[in-house]
Amino acid sequence: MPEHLVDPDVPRDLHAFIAGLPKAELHVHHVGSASPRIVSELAARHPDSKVPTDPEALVDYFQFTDFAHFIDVYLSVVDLIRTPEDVRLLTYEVARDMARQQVRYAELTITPFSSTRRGIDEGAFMDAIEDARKAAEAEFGTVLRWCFDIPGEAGLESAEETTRLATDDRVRPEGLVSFGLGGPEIGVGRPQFKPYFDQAIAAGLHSVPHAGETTGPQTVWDALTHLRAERIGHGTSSAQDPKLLAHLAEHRIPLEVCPTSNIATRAVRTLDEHPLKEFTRAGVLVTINSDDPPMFGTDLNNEYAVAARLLGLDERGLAELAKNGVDSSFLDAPGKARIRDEIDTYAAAWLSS
Ligand SMILES: O=C(O)c1cccc(C(=O)CC[C@H]2O[C@@H](n3cnc4c(=O)[nH]cnc43)[C@H](O)[C@@H]2O)c1
Ligand SMILES: [Zn+2]
Repeated sequence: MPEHLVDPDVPRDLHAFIAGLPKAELHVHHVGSASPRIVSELAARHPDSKVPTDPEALVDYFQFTDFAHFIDVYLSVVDLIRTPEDVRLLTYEVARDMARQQVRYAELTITPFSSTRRGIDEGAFMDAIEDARKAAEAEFGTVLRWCFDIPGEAGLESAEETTRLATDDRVRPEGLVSFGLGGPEIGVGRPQFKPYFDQAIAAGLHSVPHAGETTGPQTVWDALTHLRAERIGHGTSSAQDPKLLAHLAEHRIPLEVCPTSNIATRAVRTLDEHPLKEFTRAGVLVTINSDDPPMFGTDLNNEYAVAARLLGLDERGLAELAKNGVDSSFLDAPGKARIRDEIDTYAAAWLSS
């Protein structure tokens, strides 16, 4: 584990337990998962880009003044992905990084509109991600599934195009399971996307929009009411509305919590002010995720360590948290049972040693 990710307030032993714990990740972005090595390699290939080629300089480049700045930087990295081979390499390497962290299953959020509008052929794009998905499963044992998200700020044209790519049987990839909505929330109301979510849901996809990351609890209500959200991306501001927390708990709607992301984009001031504990106290089902790990200087293991500290969890608590991720996923029942068993076996062996 990188030394800068060893939280001194979490015992070394617990870090080691987390490192070996089988996990599912439900909220992680494709381009946002590119390792510094891949980003610098792509930046070197495209010298017209403002993205640094030196991995150490990337650490500074990935310091964000606010959410809008984060999206600017994010899109500068999107600009580096220009060919289907870039897409394949990125996807395959992301899966390798996941496998190293014992991620058994991940739903990776991909924004196909951003790639097709930059000139990548849609069929070649789908082939590239599918090829990487199959190779990753065969070689690393990590099962990948896709969430296609609408980049809301890019307008309804992006919603139209994402919906087509997600629902047209001639293009939609086999690994697609869900439909999302990402990017800035301010000025990008959720209700306008209802017709697109209706189509995606009718085509068998699950609804997983971002909501309440950078705006208040009303956005989460809108995602539930208009977009029929089955899970909420972030949902951070839900903590401001006790009725919403009660609703999420009663209807078992999981929150995809990404603590370090919220600090990096300055959506939350400090980790100690993060509402994760309020969610669990209210009985809300929480899952722990990394969002855009290298951009936020984190990884999934570190997010579990952060959660252990904020929630005061021991090994048993962490195993339960990992099972929340599995239970909240769109994996089939035998697949869920298999990873749950693996978690139980791992925790029992650890605790008896
Ligand atoms: O691709 C374009 O040309 C484009 C034009 C206008 C706006 C956009 C976007 O807003 C893209 C946003 C992009 O950000 C991704 N993302 C990654 N992490 C997060 C997050 O924590 N919260 C929200 N969005 C996030 C998202 O998947 C979109 O791809 C694009
Ligand atoms: Zn996200």
